[in-house]
Amino acid sequence: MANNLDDAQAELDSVEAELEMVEVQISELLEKQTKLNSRKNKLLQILEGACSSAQPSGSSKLSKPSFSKQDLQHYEESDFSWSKEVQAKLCSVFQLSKFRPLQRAAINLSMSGKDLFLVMPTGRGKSLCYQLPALCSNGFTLVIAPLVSLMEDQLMYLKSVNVPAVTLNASSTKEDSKRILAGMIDKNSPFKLLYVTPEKIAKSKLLMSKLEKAYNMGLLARIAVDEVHCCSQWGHDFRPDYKLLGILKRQLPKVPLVGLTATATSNVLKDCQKILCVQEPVTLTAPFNRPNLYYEVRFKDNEDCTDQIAQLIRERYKNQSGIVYVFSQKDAEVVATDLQKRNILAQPYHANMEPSDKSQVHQQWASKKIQVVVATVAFGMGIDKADVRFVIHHTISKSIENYYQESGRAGRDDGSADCIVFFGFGDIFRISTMVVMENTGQQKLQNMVAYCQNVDRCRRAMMAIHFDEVWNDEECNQMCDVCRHGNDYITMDITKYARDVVTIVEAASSVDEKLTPLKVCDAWLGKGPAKHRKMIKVTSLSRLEVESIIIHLLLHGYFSEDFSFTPYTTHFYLKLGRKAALLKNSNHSITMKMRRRVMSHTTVKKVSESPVEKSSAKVQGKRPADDKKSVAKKVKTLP
Ligand SMILES: Nc1ncnc2c1ncn2[C@H]1C[C@H](O)[C@@H](COP(=O)(O)OP(=O)(O)OP(=O)(O)O)O1
Repeated sequence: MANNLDDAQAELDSVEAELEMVEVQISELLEKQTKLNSRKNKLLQILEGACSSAQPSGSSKLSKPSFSKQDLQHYEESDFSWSKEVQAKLCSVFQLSKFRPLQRAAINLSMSGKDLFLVMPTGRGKSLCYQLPALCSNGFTLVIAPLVSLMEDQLMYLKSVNVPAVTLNASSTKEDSKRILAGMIDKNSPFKLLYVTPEKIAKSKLLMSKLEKAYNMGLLARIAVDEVHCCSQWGHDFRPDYKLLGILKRQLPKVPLVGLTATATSNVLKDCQKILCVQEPVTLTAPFNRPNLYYEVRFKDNEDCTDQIAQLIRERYKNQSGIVYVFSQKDAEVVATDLQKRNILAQPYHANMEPSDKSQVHQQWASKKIQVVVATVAFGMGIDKADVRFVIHHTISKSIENYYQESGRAGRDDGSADCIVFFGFGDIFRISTMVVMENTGQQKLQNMVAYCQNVDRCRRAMMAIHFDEVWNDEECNQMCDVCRHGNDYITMDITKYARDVVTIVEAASSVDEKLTPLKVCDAWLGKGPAKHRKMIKVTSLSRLEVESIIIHLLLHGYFSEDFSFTPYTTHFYLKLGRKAALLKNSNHSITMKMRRRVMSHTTVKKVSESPVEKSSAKVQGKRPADDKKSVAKKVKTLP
């Protein structure tokens, strides 16, 4: 009887464990189903309203676009009543011979009084889409821009082409403010563009009342909201004052509004539409692809990659301008000094510098007195240097949106340029703790990490999926490392390794100890405190292999983040993720694709080989069995 009960209890435990696994799998599949359905709807929507060069949509009706391919063609024409003037001013004022894709349609839509969201890659010429209509309309155009420095750059440029433009911001003098406020309701319109910060709209009642007066007099031609994604908390640069801009459409309902951004997913745009109280905007999305940019990811094989960066700058980019993006102000100083020591003309740039120092660095770089700016994200909006030949990320960006925008500062002149990101294990967790309070910070960072960890998908395809675009890998034209070095990866069975490393975290947690990812690595590699070595199997994998496997397990839910907050800092520890329990099932297996360069002395079991691997294994005389042997031989078990 006792035996029967024991058996029943054992079976119950096992059934319960299996049920738990089934639940994890169901929730995974449901999550996947939601993602696939959303992608399917997006693809159907694109196919319905598709046209080759652009994807216009009436963003309020997702399933049936109210703005069709024919509508777009109509707005691409040049027989509107304003077309001659627009064309003449394009040449005479802006000194440009022809429009870039979607500029003409955007201008015609705006001149027709439509509300418009314009999503166009960084550096493709969004500003022209409101500056040219401003010149061809009565009255003035109100431009909301997030940074004073950005407005000043625009004003400097507009002054150089003799377009009267002014700005009202916190540092405007009383006299200037008075003159500008009077100018707004002057029928002779002394200026065609008025740049203000969103704070000014939120805080200055006087400005709002003058805007209403100008509106009633028919002198407010249109409103342009630059970097419109800043409205949305889901966007990558949320600014609280942008959230209050709905007042403009509420008080001035008939003024056409144009919202401009380089990067916004359809959800972010929907959010912006709601916040700005825009009823039925037309959304024009220029293809996100920048064919002249080469995208590459390199592994940091130790935490410092400055030597590699210096070598690239001295050799491949000799005498060419570029940007090196870093994580922090301190990194900007340190990396700039390190590059200087290697005879490279580099200067740091970050938010904590005096404005005059910042503008000096910018000027020196623009005039080629220095070759490289080593910058934090503070060096960004408003940077309009055409011949940037490289953008190197010393540390990964915190999201794909950020990466796209930062790397997009390369090659604005349409000449070829490189965008290289150095992918380091420790950096992931530094950034993770930085974005811990951001709404979707972890998810966005994971997307960026997945972009870097990816070895088999065209990098442009990954960006396209992220930005809800349809992409044909062949269009990459070998302008990313994956397409250029195709199939440079091996599919590995890492189940055994996953079990080993999960056991380390489990064992630590059973004695109430939390481990940082670095400590997990060290413990697994047999480094660090002796007590760790006692409770685990030390691996003979290389550090890069160990790091790649831990990242893979984190991205796929076998590990998850465990943050711990102190008054001064946030710590990142690894804990078991929702899928860790699956590893208890002997039938469960995990495979992972790894770059051959990471697998320098492969010890992990291969599941399949890419064509490149097959041929190179032959050349090197390697046999698959060698790997199995080495696995068996190299995994040590400590007493
Ligand atoms: N039709 C055109 N032909 C040639 N050059 C153009 C054209 N339109 C704009 N440009 C140039 C002017 C600028 O030097 C450069 C970038 O324009 P700009 O309006 O600053 O880009 P943007 O606003 O899309 O970039 P960002 O997202 O960085 O703000 O392109």
